Amino acid sequence: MLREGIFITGTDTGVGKTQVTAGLAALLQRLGEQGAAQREAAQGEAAHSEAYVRLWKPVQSGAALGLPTADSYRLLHGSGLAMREADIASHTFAAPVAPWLAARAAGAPLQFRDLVADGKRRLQQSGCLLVEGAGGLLVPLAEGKRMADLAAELSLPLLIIARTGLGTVNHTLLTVAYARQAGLEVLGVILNDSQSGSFELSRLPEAVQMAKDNAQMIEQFGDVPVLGILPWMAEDEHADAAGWAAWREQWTAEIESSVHLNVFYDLKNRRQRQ
Ligand SMILES: Nc1ncnc2c1ncn2[C@@H]1O[C@H](COP(=O)(O)OP(=O)(O)OP(=O)(O)O)[C@@H](O)[C@H]1O
Ligand SMILES: C[C@H](N)[C@H](N)CCCCCC(=O)O
Ligand SMILES: [Mg+2]
Repeated sequence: MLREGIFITGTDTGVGKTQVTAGLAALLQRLGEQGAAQREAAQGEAAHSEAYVRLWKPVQSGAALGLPTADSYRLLHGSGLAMREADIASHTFAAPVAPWLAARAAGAPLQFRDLVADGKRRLQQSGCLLVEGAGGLLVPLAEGKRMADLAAELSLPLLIIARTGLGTVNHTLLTVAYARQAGLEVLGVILNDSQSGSFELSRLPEAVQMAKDNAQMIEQFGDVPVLGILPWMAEDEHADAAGWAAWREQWTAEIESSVHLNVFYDLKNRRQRQ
């Protein structure tokens, strides 16, 4: 049984929360469908489609719905989920700055209670809600509230997306330390190469070794699991539906082969693993 929800944060903005979340959503949905099809075949029943995963981007800034560069657009097309883009993002602001500032610039300051109510309503629906924050854990969100406060209020465990290269150990351990001090559960870290610029550079021996060394230090000095290391695999913002489907095929195969997915399942339930 997939967890009820997971809050995806990062060590910074631009580390790959959207790209990794979209790929995870696509993969977890597919695994859910495959599991259901196998169970229904065994029981001689026709397979029925179900939303095993849903996406929520509470606030996106530096974006507009429908723009291929918007997180909501990339989450929708990168995941292939049967959702509407407008249902993925609750608040969209043009200014490419922290949500608190972008919302004020738009004359529409964010109301924390409304964000919490929105999240609780979404968590009532079936499936695992993957919530993408904006930037890192301490990004200003609403008056006196930061992204971490929303995760805490919704009692969601964290998945941390971090860079693979030099500097990521400190950034990741700072994020883990703050999360735990704030009483948040950290499920693990995914190191994601959002910087190499090409698959070849991403797979150079020195880059691969650096990522592995950083993963080892994060695990050893942070007492936190690194669930996987993902290489450079660029999206194409001009892709059509077929292009997105092809990218999704490659990216979910990479995630399935590189990332431990056990933390996404709530084994306490011991219910049928979807
Ligand atoms: N593994 C990767 N391979 C290639 N490009 C990547 C990878 N991960 C991220 N990118 C690219 O890096 C840029 C930043 O990634 P992304 O938008 O997912 O970051 P983010 O953490 O969601 O940022 P924000 O804080 O704005 O939400 C995007 O252009 C994205 O396509
Ligand atoms: C505009 C960007 N893409 C994100 N949506 C917002 C990032 C806010 C970062 C704030 C900060 O940590 O300085
Ligand atoms: Mg994003």
